[in-house]
Amino acid sequence: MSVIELHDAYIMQDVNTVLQKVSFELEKGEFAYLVGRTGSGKSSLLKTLYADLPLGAGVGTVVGYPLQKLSLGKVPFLRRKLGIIFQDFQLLFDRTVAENLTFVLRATGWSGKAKIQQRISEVLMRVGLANSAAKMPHQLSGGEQQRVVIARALLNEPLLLLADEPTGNLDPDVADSIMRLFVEINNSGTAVLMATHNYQIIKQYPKRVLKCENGQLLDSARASVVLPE
Ligand SMILES: Nc1ncnc2c1ncn2[C@@H]1O[C@H](COP(=O)(O)OP(=O)(O)OP(=O)(O)O)[C@@H](O)[C@H]1O
Repeated sequence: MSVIELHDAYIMQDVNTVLQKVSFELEKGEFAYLVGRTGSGKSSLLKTLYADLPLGAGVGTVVGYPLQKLSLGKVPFLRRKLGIIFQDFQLLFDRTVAENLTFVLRATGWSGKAKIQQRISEVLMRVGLANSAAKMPHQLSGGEQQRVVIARALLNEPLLLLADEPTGNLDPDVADSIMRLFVEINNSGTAVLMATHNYQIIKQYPKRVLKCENGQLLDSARASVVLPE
């Protein structure tokens, strides 16, 4: 089963085509990096996949939802099946870690205090922050905050994680531990598509690479993709 299926898709910013004729599939449980120079279209592609940008042309399905005929009302249902880790989806700094997570659970239909607390303990344990529920985000390091963002993305057991530069702004050691967390999550069956400029990480954890270049998407599963040193 594929969690992403694009066929001759056009990725648009307003009337401008950013990527044309994009065709690829990501299977359940697969991991792929998304690379390319600044402005090459990585974020635009990810935004199209979580229905923040409309599909220009072609066909696309994400976790079973057809993008080309997705009504606005269906968007929250698509997003509930996704974990989104984006630099502009930040934590709420005036609430504790647990309150940040509760906020998302309630917004996605959860009720019952005990159930909510249980789920929060589970995801925090998963990202190695079992003792941080009562902390405020500013009491955590950058790497720990990123772990909370990942915990938040895992709340609804997504089939697919979409991550935009999750190791940006982090020290190499911290970036490495975040990457190991992604690998662990991926090994337990969640597909991951991760946009990154961090070629060190790609070298260390080699996986399929999709590259935005000259308005097209190259795929290491079909042809060799050259990465800068
Ligand atoms: N909100 C927007 N409105 C109009 N054009 C945009 C918008 N965001 C991005 N673009 C344009 O779309 C193209 C692709 O940008 P995009 O952000 O997808 O690239 P990127 O590969 O993610 O870059 P970066 O690595 O810097 O994040 C660029 O030409 C950019 O100028």
